[in-house]
Amino acid sequence: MSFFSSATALSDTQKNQIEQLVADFRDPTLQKNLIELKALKKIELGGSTLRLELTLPFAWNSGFERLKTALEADLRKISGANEIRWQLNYQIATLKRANNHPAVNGVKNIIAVTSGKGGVGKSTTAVNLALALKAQGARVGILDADVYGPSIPHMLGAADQHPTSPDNKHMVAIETHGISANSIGFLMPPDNATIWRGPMASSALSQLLQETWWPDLDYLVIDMPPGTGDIQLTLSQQIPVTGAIVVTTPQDIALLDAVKGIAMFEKVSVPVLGIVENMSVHICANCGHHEAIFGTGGAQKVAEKYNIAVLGQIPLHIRLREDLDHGTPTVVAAPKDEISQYFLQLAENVASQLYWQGNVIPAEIMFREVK
Ligand SMILES: Nc1ncnc2c1ncn2[C@@H]1O[C@H](COP(=O)(O)OP(=O)(O)OP(=O)(O)O)[C@@H](O)[C@H]1O
Repeated sequence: MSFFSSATALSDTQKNQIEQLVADFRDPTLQKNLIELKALKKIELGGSTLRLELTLPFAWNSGFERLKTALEADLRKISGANEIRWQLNYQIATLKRANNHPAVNGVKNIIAVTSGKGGVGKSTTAVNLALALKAQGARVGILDADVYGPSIPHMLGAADQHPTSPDNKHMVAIETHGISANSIGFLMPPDNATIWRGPMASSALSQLLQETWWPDLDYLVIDMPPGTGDIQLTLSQQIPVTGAIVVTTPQDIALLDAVKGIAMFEKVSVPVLGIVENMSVHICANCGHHEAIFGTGGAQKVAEKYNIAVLGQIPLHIRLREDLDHGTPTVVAAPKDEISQYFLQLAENVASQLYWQGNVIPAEIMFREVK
């Protein structure tokens, strides 16, 4: 029996065939098929146009493109339509937060981007991930919690901006490249932040998170301070995180620090979504040659040992640094570039893993149409 409510010119057999076709679509982001996920909401034939409408609980624009490509020819054959019109809506799920913390106003899910040590490309990953999640169809914010080196304002080309405070209590997030951002770096000169010590830094960060007027966000990416010391531990306990990501490089020493990071999150009951291996291969800007200058397979081994996923592998490429220095991250500056594809893939893995690993909080579901 079909669950479609509206009358169409399709026969039951055609509808069942289409439903089966959609059910048979396989994708790495789908742990249940689209019918089991109740994603297919409408199917209608009007004249020679077949309309299909889907609603997904996580950001899925790339998967949607793969679906269209895979099914179009068969859909035409089954329905006899000349044209297929697709619509994707999002009803992005709010997932259970670590330690049952209350939500931050307006924010559905918080993704903490962390690293066991400094300089592995955590901020680079956080900024490009946030922009890639937006490109995947979500409403996204980024909070720069790296008090010791707040680099996000510069990376987003917004270093001269300052949040306003209409009520003298809250700050309005800065809007840049289509995402909302806040950072200690917007509030004080960069040198001042480095003198902050543990308790002062963590209370300032909690304040920054809670007292920012975030617009409605599906995902807030937090660029955490590097390391596994007291401040990181306190923050991980205080922040209502949905899931943490550990950024590492393939080198042994960075991997050892990544293991410490994973252990820290386990200790404070914050779910680790997986590892991102940055600088996994060097791509030569002149000839495009790929070279694994820091070795291979390390992140995979750590991931297997701790039973977590490798969410993405980001190449070392001069363009990534140059675009950040110019304030237009590569995902925005060159969305079709090979480098951006790595981040888009990372974003779809993060969004889907977050959903499949989490527990939906039903009361917080809100409906929104995006296409
Ligand atoms: N994959 C990459 N390709 C090219 N440059 C990179 C890559 N990853 C990081 N970088 C560059 O390396 C430098 C350090 O990166 P980033 O600031 O992201 O590190 P971090 O881990 O956040 O550092 P910290 O934790 O100490 O703040 C930056 O100049 C950045 O542009």
